[in-house]
Amino acid sequence: MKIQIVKDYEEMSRKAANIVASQIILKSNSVIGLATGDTPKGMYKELVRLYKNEDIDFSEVKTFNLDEYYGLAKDNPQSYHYYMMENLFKHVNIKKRNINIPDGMAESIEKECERYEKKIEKAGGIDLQVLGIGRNGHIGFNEPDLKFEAKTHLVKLDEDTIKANSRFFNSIEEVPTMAISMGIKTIMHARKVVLLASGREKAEAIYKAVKGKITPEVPASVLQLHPDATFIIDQEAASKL
Ligand SMILES: O=P(O)(O)OC[C@H]1O[C@](O)(CO)[C@@H](O)[C@@H]1O
Repeated sequence: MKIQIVKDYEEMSRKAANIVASQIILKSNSVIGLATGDTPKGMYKELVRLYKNEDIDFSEVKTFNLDEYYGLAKDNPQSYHYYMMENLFKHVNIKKRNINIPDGMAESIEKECERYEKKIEKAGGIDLQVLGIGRNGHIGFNEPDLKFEAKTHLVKLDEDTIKANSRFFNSIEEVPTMAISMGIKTIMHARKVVLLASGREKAEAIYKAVKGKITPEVPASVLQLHPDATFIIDQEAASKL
């Protein structure tokens, strides 16, 4: 696990965008795993800037998002489909057929999870996975105590996660209580992983993920075992290291 401590959110976003950009430049048909939440928004903004500057081309890139809320339609402004369209996809030349996000409205969740895993496999696996981290150490929506061997599956969200994500909704009651998420096993199969964290509220989770015991109670701690994982964290998120 490599740790890069940067000054602030802007530097974190630029560094992360450069890693994604260089992945795309070196392999135009890269398979990139993407995350949502507040953390990667700056990275997406920078990627859009690089695209508009004609530095990168998304025409052959395939993407797989980590997760989607269960029960939210694609056009719901709180869905991760909507988030990805707004923050990245509608601004770049990615082909619609190359965008993959779990379908939170699928009739059979079990089949949807299987389909998603198969599609990742068929694409040749994920070259580069971008991750954020929850305050409880979750990655994707893999909450503490979920087994490390999980693949894409339906997850029950923790109270803490529901509370943290209620800032994106009108009220806490509106926050879905379940989500479809790539599992830890899916994430660990990515050839390269980049985890981003910014702000003091992530310091404890970063400390446990980097210095703590490898345990499903801190899902991100499993990345200590990944052969090519880099944490790009700002000084506040690194303040407990
Ligand atoms: O970047 P944020 O908004 O702090 O979210 C952190 C993590 O929480 C999630 O949004 C899910 O709760 C993840 O997708 C993200 O990595």
